[in-house]
Amino acid sequence: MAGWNEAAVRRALRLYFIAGSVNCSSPLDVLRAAIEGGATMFQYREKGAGALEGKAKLALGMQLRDCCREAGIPFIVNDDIELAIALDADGIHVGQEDAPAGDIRRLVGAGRIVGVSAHTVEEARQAIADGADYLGIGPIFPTSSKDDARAVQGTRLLEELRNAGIALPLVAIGGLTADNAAIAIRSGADGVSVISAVAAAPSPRLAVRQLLAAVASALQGR
Ligand SMILES: C=C1C=NC(C(F)(F)F)=NC1=N
Repeated sequence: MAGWNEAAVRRALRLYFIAGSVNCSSPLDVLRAAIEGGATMFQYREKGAGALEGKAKLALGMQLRDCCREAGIPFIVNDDIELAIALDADGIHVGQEDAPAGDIRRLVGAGRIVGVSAHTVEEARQAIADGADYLGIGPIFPTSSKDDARAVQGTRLLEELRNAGIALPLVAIGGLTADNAAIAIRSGADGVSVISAVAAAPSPRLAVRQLLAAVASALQGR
């Protein structure tokens, strides 16, 4: 994928599905259904009890990457920089406990997407200075997908960042559903990232469609 400009990243963040083998028995089937529903970006996050490692992690990553490539949506790897490079991923997402975004940028080069989780204005400013292409802001609402999530912060940080004039693409994360997505968009998020709202849905395709409709209508109203 050629270099990702800011507008392309902003657009891709509308419905950012995140999953790994811990979140669903068949990540590939759920990813296919999410893409049918209109998912605009995917993050392979292989973390938590029972997460795959080594060759199995790489093999699943290759399948998920090929699925994203066929659909033309960005394929992002969470945390694991070696895996991101081995898979020729479109980008990588790192948290505050991972390597600084500046080091990541030097490793992956200018043409790939670097996403960073930020929980405060200081963390956001540092990530931007380090060359982040987007920030993951949350948890906005209580989340069931991450056992070591930070304190629920509502839309406070989203509003603070936008009021401070930060224009970088921002994606909301944490407990987002079709019913509350508009709140995050109205507060300045360019999209929502979800794990269980899609991975645990009876119909992931329908869940994505409903989420995307909520995001799209809230974006129009902004
Ligand atoms: C912990 C995380 C926080 N935010 C995001 C994203 F939505 F991609 F920004 N991904 C993560 N894995």
